Amino acid sequence: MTINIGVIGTGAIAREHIRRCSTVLQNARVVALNDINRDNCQQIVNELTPEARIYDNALDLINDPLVNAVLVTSWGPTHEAFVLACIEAGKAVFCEKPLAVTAQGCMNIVEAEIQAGRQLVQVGFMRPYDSGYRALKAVIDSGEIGEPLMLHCAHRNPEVGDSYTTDMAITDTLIHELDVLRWLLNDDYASVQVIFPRKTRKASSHLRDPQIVLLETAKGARIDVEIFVNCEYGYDIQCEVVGERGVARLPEPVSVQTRSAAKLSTTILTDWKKRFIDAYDVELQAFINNVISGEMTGPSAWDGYAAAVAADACVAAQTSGEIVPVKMSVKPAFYR
Ligand SMILES: NC(=O)c1ccc[n+]([C@@H]2O[C@H](COP(=O)([O-])OP(=O)(O)OC[C@H]3O[C@@H](n4cnc5c(N)ncnc54)[C@H](O)[C@@H]3O)[C@@H](O)[C@H]2O)c1
Ligand SMILES: O[C@H]1[C@H](O)[C@@H](O)[C@H](O)[C@@H](O)[C@H]1O
Repeated sequence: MTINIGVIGTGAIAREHIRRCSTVLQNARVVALNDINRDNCQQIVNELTPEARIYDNALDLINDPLVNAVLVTSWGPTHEAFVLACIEAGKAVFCEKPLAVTAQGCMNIVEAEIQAGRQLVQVGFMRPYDSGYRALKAVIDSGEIGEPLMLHCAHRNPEVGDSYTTDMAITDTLIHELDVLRWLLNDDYASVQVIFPRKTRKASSHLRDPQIVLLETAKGARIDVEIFVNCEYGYDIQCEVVGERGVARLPEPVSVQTRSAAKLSTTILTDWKKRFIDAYDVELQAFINNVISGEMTGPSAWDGYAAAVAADACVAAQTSGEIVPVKMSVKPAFYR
């Protein structure tokens, strides 16, 4: 069986996902494209999917019976409306993070999905599909290091554009940790705080960079996450879990060690597309398989909501400087 996929928003990540649908993954083909900038679609047709049809209206794409499933890869603020339209049309939808830009927006999706009576949404949180994070979780779950007490994490980008704002450090960047750390610890967040170290001279005038986010979980674990999006040297994701009996670290990406010119060195990646390239393949293949089997697995609308509630609290904490409680609704039985 081949799933016919429609893609809304044909920018950087869409191009990656369309390439993987065409050349790496099984049982899927991209048949429909929509973007507010039609030229972006045309470029994809010229370079990757000659047979895909371009739609001027996203709702026409969603409602076309030819389209079995939808990828929403447009800008974050547009996600909620497109995902709701997919649920209304009864179509499975893979939505890039964030599911919606506010917790209320995510809750609207959760409620629509429950109303529809079946899970249709997978959120594009790829880290739970990463072999490194999976290996780290296996060590934690084995009990080898005892109960997790503290986590030290870092999310570093080499640089960001001028349109990147202080709150995006949370909603666009930390959101990955907010998802993956809940999954890793099987825990939820209780409170958050954000502190601002000395600012790098590389950041634009309106951006506070770096930032340190302090999270406390419901079970009492303490997490610090450094967000540093103009670190210059590379795309670097770190996660160390300190348990009662030992410490476990996220493995570094495979890189050949060289000895040359009186130096021992390994390369650090600089591009997010490469750091999680295998995880993106696995998450999207899982989505395609889920569409075929009719049963959604992986990051759900509820996971999108949980990350968004914590993100809202972090954004409030950026302004207030206070410790802000994370107040989640009770998880509906639908998502158990
Ligand atoms: N999972 C990840 O690691 C990861 C990585 C990169 C981006 N993302 C997410 O993917 C989404 C897209 O990011 P990107 O880097 O590809 O951005 P981008 O700017 O390269 O592409 C976004 C595209 O969406 C189009 N668009 C905007 N509004 C639209 C609308 N109303 N209807 C149709 N098309 C519309 C734009 O014209 C653009 O072509 C964001 O939500 C981002 O957070 C996720
Ligand atoms: O949209 C990107 C993407 O999600 C990357 O994984 C993250 O490292 C960046 O900070 C973010 O801007």
